[in-house]
Amino acid sequence: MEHTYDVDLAVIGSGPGGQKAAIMAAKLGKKVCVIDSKSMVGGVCVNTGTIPSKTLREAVLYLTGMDMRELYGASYRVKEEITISDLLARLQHVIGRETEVIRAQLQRNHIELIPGTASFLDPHTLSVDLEGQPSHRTLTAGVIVIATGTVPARPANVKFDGVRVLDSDQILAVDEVPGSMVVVGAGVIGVEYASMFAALGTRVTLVEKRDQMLDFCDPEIVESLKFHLRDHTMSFRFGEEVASVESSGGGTITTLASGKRIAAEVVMHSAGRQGNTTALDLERAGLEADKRGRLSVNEKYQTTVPHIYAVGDVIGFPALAATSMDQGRLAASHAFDEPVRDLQALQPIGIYTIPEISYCGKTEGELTRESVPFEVGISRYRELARGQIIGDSYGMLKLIVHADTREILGVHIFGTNATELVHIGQAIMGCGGTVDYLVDTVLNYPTLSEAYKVAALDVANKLRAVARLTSQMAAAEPSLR
Ligand SMILES: Cc1cc2nc3c(=O)[nH]c(=O)nc-3n(C[C@H](O)[C@H](O)[C@H](O)COP(=O)(O)OP(=O)(O)OC[C@H]3O[C@@H](n4cnc5c(N)ncnc54)[C@H](O)[C@@H]3O)c2cc1C
Ligand SMILES: NC(=O)c1ccc[n+]([C@@H]2O[C@H](COP(=O)([O-])OP(=O)(O)OC[C@H]3O[C@@H](n4cnc5c(N)ncnc54)[C@H](O)[C@@H]3O)[C@@H](O)[C@H]2O)c1
Repeated sequence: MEHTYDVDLAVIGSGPGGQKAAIMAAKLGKKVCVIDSKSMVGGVCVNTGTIPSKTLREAVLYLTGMDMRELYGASYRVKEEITISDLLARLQHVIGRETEVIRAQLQRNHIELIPGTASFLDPHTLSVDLEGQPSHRTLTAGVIVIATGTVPARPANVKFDGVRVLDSDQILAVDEVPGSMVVVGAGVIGVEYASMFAALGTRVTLVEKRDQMLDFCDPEIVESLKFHLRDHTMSFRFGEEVASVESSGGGTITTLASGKRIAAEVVMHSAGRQGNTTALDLERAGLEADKRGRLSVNEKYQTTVPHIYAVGDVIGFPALAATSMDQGRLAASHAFDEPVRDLQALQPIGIYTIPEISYCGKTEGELTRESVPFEVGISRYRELARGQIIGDSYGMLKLIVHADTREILGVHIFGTNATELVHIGQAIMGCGGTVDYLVDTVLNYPTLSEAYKVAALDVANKLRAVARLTSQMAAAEPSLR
């Protein structure tokens, strides 16, 4: 017997994963609703995470005049005293516009946006705690997508007060640009915010329990970033765990397990996030989250209850906005029998530090461990005409190429536009392209894309040198033939 549900698909959470699941289902002619709190339309992505942090970064770059200092001198500033309201003005504008775009997209696809918090009553029934009303709404759905994202981890030894000791969702609520700051956790969030505050002139101490930061990136590029951050008076405390964080009206004290104590005006705690599943009453749906609040799914994004899918940060790695969107689209397609292809395995990583980092493919370390023979080509922005024009003398692009097949295996970029430029390498790699494609291709001049050509020629020169010497040696020593 066919069941009749109030909606074909109910999506819990309006972040990137939830939005795309909802729109895909609506495009397939399904009746869809999305549930989220009014103040969180667009999710963590638009309201507290990706978009605010990236907008803050642009505001910092513009107002500090940092990008222009190589051209106009070290004292160049657009504004002498940068206040939090200078920074927040741009933020509110972008968040407001982004939220409007999302609301309009949902509306024109006839998706109902229900303001409130959802929890399960049974595997097909949700209760929505309606915002601003004392009532609940109960609704049934044939398919449910959980896209509830994450919340910052808040360990008990850190006394969060929302004023001086903040998590990364609260950091934009500081009332002034702090003179000094401790950032706990050198994950992507910690390093991005640390670099922005350092650029604003805050004396930042970055504390990380591992011996290194961003250890998944190319070590040479991480070294370049550290050099820049030190130049902005940032100090690093690697291999140090935080034992406690306390605050008073006057400031904060961060005590490390090694016994060191660091005083600062503000502490931002960014040591991981956990799945936002506590309000869902998962057990009523027959589901269970792991100890970090995350749900496990199969390759079609189905939980252990097949008509309940989970996408986005709530399922863990890689926890990125772009991946979450595609997971949502794929989950809805699977649920409503729309044939789709799996995602390409090759995905870029973009880290919006100042300066920014981006890469795609393998690192030298990984390839060495896999015993893959490779050659490396490097291009430095300071040798590109565009690098001179924009005043970026530190940027670099590294191309890693298979020494025998000449396929491009990795591209690693540091400097202006790295997060955009990486897609050129990604596209060539995705099509199985070799370094010769770049050697034989004419690129616009003067551009930063030219870095690809320069690095490709560098690789080609090195490979030619090896080939020549090998054949000379073979000619001189017949036994090598
Ligand atoms: C500071 C920061 C910077 C980031 N920068 C980047 C970046 O530069 N690039 C990038 O790709 N990614 C970045 N990310 C990660 C990116 O924001 C996430 O990958 C993305 O937002 C995850 O999307 P999602 O679909 O899981 O939902 P989220 O955006 O996490 O949103 C989840 C939504 O679910 C809602 N919700 C939760 N529980 C319920 C409930 N019971 N009922 C109703 N609604 C509920 C919440 O209110 C929220 O709106 C960043 C994250 C942070 C924190
Ligand atoms: N540009 C981007 O793509 C971007 C930007 C920001 C966030 N994100 C996403 O958000 C996710 C969460 O980021 P995150 O930085 O919060 O998490 P994370 O888990 O990657 O980093 C947390 C860091 O804190 C350290 N740490 C934990 N406890 C500590 C302690 N007591 N003392 C000192 N250090 C400690 C950990 O070793 C780790 O390096 C990332 O995985 C990423 O996918 C992406």
